[in-house]
Amino acid sequence: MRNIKIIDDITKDGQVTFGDGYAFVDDTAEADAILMRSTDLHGYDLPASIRAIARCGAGVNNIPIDDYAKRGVVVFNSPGANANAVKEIVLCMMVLSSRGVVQSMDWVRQNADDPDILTHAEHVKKAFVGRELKGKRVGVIGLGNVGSKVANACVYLGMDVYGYDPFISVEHAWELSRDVQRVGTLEDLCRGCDYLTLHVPSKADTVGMIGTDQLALLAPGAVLINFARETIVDEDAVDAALHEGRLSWFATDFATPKTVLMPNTFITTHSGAGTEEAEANCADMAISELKDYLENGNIAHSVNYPSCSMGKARAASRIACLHANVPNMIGQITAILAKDNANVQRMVNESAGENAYTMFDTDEHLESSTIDALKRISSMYRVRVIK
Ligand SMILES: NC(=O)C1=CN([C@@H]2O[C@H](COP(=O)(O)OP(=O)(O)OC[C@H]3O[C@@H](n4cnc5c(N)ncnc54)[C@H](O)[C@@H]3O)[C@@H](O)[C@H]2O)C=CC1
Ligand SMILES: O=C(O)C(=O)COP(=O)(O)O
Repeated sequence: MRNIKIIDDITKDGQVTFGDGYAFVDDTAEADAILMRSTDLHGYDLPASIRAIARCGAGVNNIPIDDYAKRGVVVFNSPGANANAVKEIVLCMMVLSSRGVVQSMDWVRQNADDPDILTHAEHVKKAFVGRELKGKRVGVIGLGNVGSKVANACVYLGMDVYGYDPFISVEHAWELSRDVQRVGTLEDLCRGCDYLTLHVPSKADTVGMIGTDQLALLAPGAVLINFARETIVDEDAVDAALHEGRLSWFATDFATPKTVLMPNTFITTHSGAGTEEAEANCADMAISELKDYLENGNIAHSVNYPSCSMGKARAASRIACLHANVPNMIGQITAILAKDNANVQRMVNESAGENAYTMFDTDEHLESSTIDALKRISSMYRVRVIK
């Protein structure tokens, strides 16, 4: 039996199914793996029993992934599984900030007891006249799963679309409409934008990337949309731009002590991924990643270890070694196996940044002294006997 600790509400109805051979536990120290969403694990006392964590969602700034890698804990996310949900709410924010929808609905509610409301509505409606998205310039920062979908949707809406992503993947470049114009600098992207929408992860080079200088380049009365992370924008700069009218609206998914006090804001409760479909997609992807890792040692969509697959564990034994990406690890591993006279059927070694993963099948079970010797290799973080 493998034990799973669930942190956060994974789905609205609480349904999470791993199938036979799995149990849910309350005590993390009894768990083999964690399934989670946005809880901040920095400072969390992670028990040694945990071998893997799957984040249902994209952003992993709430998880100390480098530290966990060095403890032999593989962290997964579910790339793209909630991207459509975010795309749709971003488009919604573009419309809300352009058409006086909310203000007009507020007026109707406030005048609900007016028997002549139909006539009076005709008189006030000019106060809610807005502008169309068609023909307006939009800048999209980050052209990954969410950003590429937002950019393409904006093309279909007839907008003049510009994108900035120095690290765009080949896959997302292929997905991008040819009408999305790619620019090489953040400044060129911001210049003259009527709408600016952010879709980058929170990391060292993106924290505070939208500040006074970038906002000054936008078209007068531009709209800023932040459904990425609160850290990406300099909140004081946004506040000043709203007060001075340089920004007409700020739509954000992050209710911080500062954003809630700003004028002309649409603020949601970190609800970008809040659809039944996105929750189900993320849970399905995260659960299958965890199961394949726990049962077979295979890694897909990890954010701190390389992808690696040897299919189902069918040989007598399968061993996985999580270690630093340094020279002579394979040499040391095979030397220890040779001492045990173990016959390796198949072996795979993959690396990603500072971390590497070596997995092999053998014809017979290894002696426990052999496993202990593998664990004693310097720079070895964890050795798993999967079978
Ligand atoms: N509000 C919400 O509920 C949600 C928020 N998010 C946030 O949006 C972010 C993006 O999500 P996805 O598109 O799914 O991630 P992704 O990983 O598919 O795309 C991120 C893109 O940002 C690009 N990028 C990285 N550093 C950059 C930089 N300095 N300048 C420009 N581009 C840069 C990457 O090359 C990549 O193409 C997540 O990391 C998360 O923080 C994602 C999903 C839901
Ligand atoms: O996927 C992401 O990065 C998100 O921000 C979604 O967060 P959530 O899973 O809704 O808490």
